Amino acid sequence: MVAAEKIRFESVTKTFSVRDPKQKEATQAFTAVKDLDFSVRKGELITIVGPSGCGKSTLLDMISGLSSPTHGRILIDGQTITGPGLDRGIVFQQYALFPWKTARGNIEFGLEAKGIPKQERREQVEHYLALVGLTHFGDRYPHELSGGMKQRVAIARSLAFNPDVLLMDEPFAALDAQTRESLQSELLRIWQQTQKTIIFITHGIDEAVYLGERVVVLTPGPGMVRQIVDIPLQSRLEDADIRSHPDFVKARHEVWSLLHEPEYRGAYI
Ligand SMILES: Nc1ncnc2c1ncn2[C@@H]1O[C@H](COP(=O)(O)OP(=O)(O)OP(=O)(O)O)[C@@H](O)[C@H]1O
Repeated sequence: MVAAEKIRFESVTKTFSVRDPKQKEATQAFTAVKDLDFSVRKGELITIVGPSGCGKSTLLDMISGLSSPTHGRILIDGQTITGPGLDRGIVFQQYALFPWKTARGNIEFGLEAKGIPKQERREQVEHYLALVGLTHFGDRYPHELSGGMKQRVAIARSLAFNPDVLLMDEPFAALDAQTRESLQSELLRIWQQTQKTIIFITHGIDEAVYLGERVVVLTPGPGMVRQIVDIPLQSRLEDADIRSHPDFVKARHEVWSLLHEPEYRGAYI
């Protein structure tokens, strides 16, 4: 059975008004992303890669509802997005935790805002702390946690809102390679448990292939869909060295080759 469509991009274009370097006080239109047309299935984990400046964050801003397309539209469950909503959670590269709240307090914050009663809130906080493996660190403040732990709190906090869609903007980019790999597998485990629809933006080809059921490869700016690559890997979590598996190597090479085509020359990937 084919899963239902969750998110649809219909001819999505975003232009910004920028200063015209040739004419003082004049502006010109700058196209950040152009004619994006693709869908994300319900419960899918899809990754988006592309060179620096190709419009990945712009795209995420539009899905989150913080900005809107100049042309086209984005639909969730068939409804056009018109602004932010609790159905979408965001995890950024920087942890964005409240420094004056403990890990527990950070996770609880969203639940409080939703008006969930105290006892239920406590239970949910413990559930999400356990989900990200931080049961014993709930009383620590952000400055007492490692980078990886802070990011796990940020993920738990987003999940505590129970959004349908989790938007992740290079969430592991600031972490060392080993922590990044362990959080990647943790994210897969969480995704399998929660069945969320996840859009994950990354610069990393390995990360895109390891996490994504499909990888959307964008062109250098203006960002357009160059290709959507299927990643038919079955045993990401069971095989500790999946990155050495011939299927992984093949998929990685396919994405790498697209990002090294002549039109990407000079782009920072
Ligand atoms: N508010 C804005 N006004 C003008 N131009 C903008 C604005 N926001 C983004 N841009 C431009 O749009 C393009 C896409 O930016 P965006 O941040 O989406 O790229 P990105 O792919 O996320 O980059 P990176 O991988 O480096 O984070 C860039 O050229 C950027 O300068």
